[in-house]
Amino acid sequence: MTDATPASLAERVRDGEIRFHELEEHADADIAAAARRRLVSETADADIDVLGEYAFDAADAHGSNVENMIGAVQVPLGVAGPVAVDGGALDGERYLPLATTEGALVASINRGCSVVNDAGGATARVTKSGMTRAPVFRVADVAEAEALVSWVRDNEAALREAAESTTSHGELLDVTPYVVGNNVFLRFRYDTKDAMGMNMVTIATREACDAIEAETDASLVALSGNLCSDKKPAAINAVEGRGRSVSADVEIPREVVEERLHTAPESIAEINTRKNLIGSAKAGGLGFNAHVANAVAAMFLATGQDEAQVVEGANAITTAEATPEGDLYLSVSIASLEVGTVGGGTKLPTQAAGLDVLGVRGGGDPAGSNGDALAEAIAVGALAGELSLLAALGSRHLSSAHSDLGR
Ligand SMILES: CC(C)(COP(=O)([O-])OP(=O)([O-])OC[C@H]1O[C@@H](n2cnc3c(N)ncnc32)[C@H](O)[C@@H]1OP(=O)([O-])[O-])[C@@H](O)C(=O)NCCC(=O)NCCSC(=O)C[C@@](C)(O)CC(=O)[O-]
Ligand SMILES: NC(=O)C1=CN([C@@H]2O[C@H](COP(=O)(O)OP(=O)(O)OC[C@H]3O[C@@H](n4cnc5c(N)ncnc54)[C@H](OP(=O)(O)O)[C@@H]3O)[C@@H](O)[C@H]2O)C=CC1
Repeated sequence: MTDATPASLAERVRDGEIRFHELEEHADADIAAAARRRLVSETADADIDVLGEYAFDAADAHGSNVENMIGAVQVPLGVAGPVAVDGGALDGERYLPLATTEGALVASINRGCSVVNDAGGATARVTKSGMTRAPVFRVADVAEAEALVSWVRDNEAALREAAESTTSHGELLDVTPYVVGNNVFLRFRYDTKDAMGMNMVTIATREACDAIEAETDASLVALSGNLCSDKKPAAINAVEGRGRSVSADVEIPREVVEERLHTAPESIAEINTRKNLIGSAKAGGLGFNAHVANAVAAMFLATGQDEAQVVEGANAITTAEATPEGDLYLSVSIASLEVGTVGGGTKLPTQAAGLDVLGVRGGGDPAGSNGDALAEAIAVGALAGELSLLAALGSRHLSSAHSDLGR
């Protein structure tokens, strides 16, 4: 682009000649990042050169994944498995990629996968799908609120046409109104196929809002009214779902539980009831599970998902029962798992490689099948993690595992 060097660019920023966040207009993205590293390093009075060791072209990330880039953070990547999955979209044996810094986590999920295999594999299904955006409108009073709700019910086809004019993949599934005095929230829900879909549905909903403002007396206050609900703990996602609702289960013979996990089905079932159900209820929690967030976060990082959405991904219920035959039935149901195999961070090379480990990179055939397969893989990882941790609590191995592997 130019013959600018990190040193010369940094100098021009110091002189007030160019702005810190506009360096890419004066040099290629890697040089710009190096110039920023110099400036940050001076202010911090620290050697941060290690942040410049990254495996992608800065130009691929700048503008669509990050601003003010100075480098990259590396997170160790492990794998658990391969684990056998009988899914609606994912079938066969897969290694699960897990990016984490928590020692013992991969070992635990790996143990869970190995025991799931001994039991013949896990079953997984996506049972509901739909990404939401819920704008908030101001109306005069509750009479006008009711009029808006009626208008929306009568004009869903027009809203669909407006919204879908912005995307070739997204489909508007429904619009659910919620009235609070002179506030009307409209929760738009879309099939976003293989995309996680937040950009897609935000753009599409904006178009629908324009149609509503043109045809009614309502005024748009905010395109996101928090009833969506994105990146915040919220019961609506736990109840209604958001992104994919996905479940996985396994039935494990008693002797496998005893030999491989050093505990008994009844013990795991009791711990699940007293800890995951009663303990979480008493705590006022939304997550009735032990550590589903661990598998979700590690697989989100490994596959280029939006890490802030681990909040919703932790809306999961684990159930465990000793069957009449004395075996263990275990399930995990994640209500709101927001995942994609196209868009967002999925295109960065190391994250795309994470998707390749699972065989779900890019658009699926049919569209949406790769997104479903990724959700099923994460649900099976969560199931394996729940199994291993509940067993470690049953055999009283949690603290020794973490002193051996985690410090
Ligand atoms: C650590 C284990 C697995 C040992 O478990 P073990 O049964 O003593 O280990 P083992 O040596 O007999 O090996 C059994 C299997 O574990 C796996 N395994 C064993 N070691 C490794 C290793 N180094 N690397 C990879 N895989 C390993 C491997 O699959 C192996 O089978 P194999 O392949 O040998 O046939 C077990 O004690 C365990 O899983 N503990 C639970 C740890 C755990 O789940 N931690 C999760 C994080 S805790 C947290 O973040 C949340 C929390 C706890 O606060 C939430 C809450 O409130 O509940
Ligand atoms: N805007 C916001 O409010 C928020 C944004 N985000 C960010 O949004 C990003 C994710 O948004 P998202 O819309 O998923 O990604 P992108 O904005 O990257 O868009 C993905 C696009 O890929 C196209 N596409 C190609 N093949 C497929 C396929 N098989 N299935 C579905 N779409 C396909 C679609 O284009 P087309 O629509 O033309 O068909 C789709 O809109 C992340 O970076 C996330 O961090 C997160 C939270 C909020």
